[in-house]
Amino acid sequence: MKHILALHTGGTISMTQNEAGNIEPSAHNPLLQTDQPFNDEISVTAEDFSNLPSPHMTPKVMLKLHDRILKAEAEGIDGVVVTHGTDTLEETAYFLDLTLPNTIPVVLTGAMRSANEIGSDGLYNFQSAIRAAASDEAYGMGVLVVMNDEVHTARYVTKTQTTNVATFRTPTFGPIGLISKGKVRFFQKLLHQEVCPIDHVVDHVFLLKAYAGMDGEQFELLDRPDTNGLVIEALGAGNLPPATLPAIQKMLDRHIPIVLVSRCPNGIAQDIYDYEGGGVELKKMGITFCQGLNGQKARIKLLVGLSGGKQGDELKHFLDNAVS
Ligand SMILES: NC(=O)C[C@H](N)C(=O)O
Repeated sequence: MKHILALHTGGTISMTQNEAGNIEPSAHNPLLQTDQPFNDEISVTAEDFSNLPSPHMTPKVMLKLHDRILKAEAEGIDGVVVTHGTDTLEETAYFLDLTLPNTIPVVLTGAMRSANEIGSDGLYNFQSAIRAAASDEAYGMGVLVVMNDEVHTARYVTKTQTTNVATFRTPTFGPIGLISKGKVRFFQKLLHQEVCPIDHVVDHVFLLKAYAGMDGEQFELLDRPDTNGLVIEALGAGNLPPATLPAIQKMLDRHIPIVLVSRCPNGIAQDIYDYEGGGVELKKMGITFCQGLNGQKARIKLLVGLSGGKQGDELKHFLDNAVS
């Protein structure tokens, strides 16, 4: 018998639709009122960890969740399922992936339709996530996201559609497993990733998106004494408009770590183009290219690395090492 701990954090999966047709947090979590049909194979203990719509989630709450999961592991739990709002689910999942020791399966799930809507996907996804967390194959796979019959890695999954139940996708690399009629099957292995233990989280780590005609104005606003780091979602393969460069150089001169990813949903950022503002110049300036992550994930990775005390070359290596 596998013992699974379910930690409910809130989100649409714990919400209901009101008479006006709007979705709101429910005073009584609908997931806690439902018995799970796992016979004697799996036992589930559930806790109302929080009742947060996921836009209210913060790195400080993510750290508390991390602490609770470590405690569960010490108590002998075989796997953990975290239910979460889908808007920031990928950020919490990746935070846990980077900071937990990867010894028991940890699976995040959510829903796109609340508990009393027709075709509600919450209970179904919850049950699939429990099955994945209880699967022997889930060991050593890092933190997983189970939604809509697919298993994704926390590292690369992202929300791609505002309301569709098939919203969670892994651009470029694809899902690593499928759930079909209650059976979990994995067909890819996880590549190695460094785990970074932390006991606090730093703040003032920012994220900016590049656009045609961008200049240095927003970079100047973020060039503050308390700024700890910046992620830029750059253009295409990893390029920026030339007018941004002087302000970026000033931040780099003050040793503010600057990390670059692409704003394209597919592919990786690289130093390919050799023109003003091209990737070759950006890399020479000292910007760190973070391969394979989207902007919000790279921000979590920078925040975790800084919170773990990494700096200089160690921080750079931690960040540019996403796909190896
Ligand atoms: N589907 C959802 O869970 C979206 C909701 N706004 C949340 O993230 O809390």
